Amino acid sequence: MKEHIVISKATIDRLPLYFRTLRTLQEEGAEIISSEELGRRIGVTPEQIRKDLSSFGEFGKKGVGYYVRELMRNVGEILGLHRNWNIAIVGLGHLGSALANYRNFVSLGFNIKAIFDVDREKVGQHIQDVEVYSLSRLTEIIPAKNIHIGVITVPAQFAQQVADKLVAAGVRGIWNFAPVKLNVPEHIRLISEDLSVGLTSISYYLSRQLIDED
Ligand SMILES: NC(=O)c1ccc[n+]([C@@H]2O[C@H](COP(=O)([O-])OP(=O)(O)OC[C@H]3O[C@@H](n4cnc5c(N)ncnc54)[C@H](O)[C@@H]3O)[C@@H](O)[C@H]2O)c1
Repeated sequence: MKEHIVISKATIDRLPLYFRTLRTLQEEGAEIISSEELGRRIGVTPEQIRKDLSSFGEFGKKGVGYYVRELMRNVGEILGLHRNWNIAIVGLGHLGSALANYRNFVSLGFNIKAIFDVDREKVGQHIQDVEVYSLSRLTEIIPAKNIHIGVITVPAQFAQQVADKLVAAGVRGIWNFAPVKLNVPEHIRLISEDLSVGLTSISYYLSRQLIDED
């Protein structure tokens, strides 16, 4: 793999799509795929695929295409998916439960190792064999279970204090679903999701259409 190259965020954002598509292809039994077909499946041009992948090294064979299994392994390694990350979910409500029950994370190499909540009724329960601990045990459990990534699914007003606890306990990444801007030290990789952005965007385009039809 080439070292010290700055990869654009757009390329990095496309890699999970490549990985998912290659995995589907592998499950379908495909051994080789042309960049045209791969591009059609992902929804990008073959030139874009060649450009994206060329940032990381030489993949594929001219006139033949890409070897599915090999490319999937390479893209997986670029994404760090071969490392098996341990994750913890904080807040076992509607969203936290949905994420805790979502099995696809495991197949990507993300292992949910602990769940935390403040609700006494939930503490001690198991979700798919993963124990729910009291939030008061977070500082002890995160290092003990070698947890790298914390997922925040608590109400917005508690999200910053949960983030601070996760950082102090030693996580290196935070996946935040609470609708609030979190402050974390620079060495922490923070990704915040907002599902309402997608819906609001649809609303915007639908309203435009309705205005045009009026
Ligand atoms: N990003 C999105 O698109 C999206 C979508 C849905 C919900 N959300 C957000 O996710 C969060 C959870 O939503 P929900 O619908 O699952 O809420 P919920 O009320 O169903 O669940 C919240 C859970 O957090 C627990 N909790 C409260 N304070 C806590 C703390 N300090 N530490 C640990 N656990 C604590 C509660 O006991 C409860 O189990 C909210 O911030 C919500 O706005 C985001």
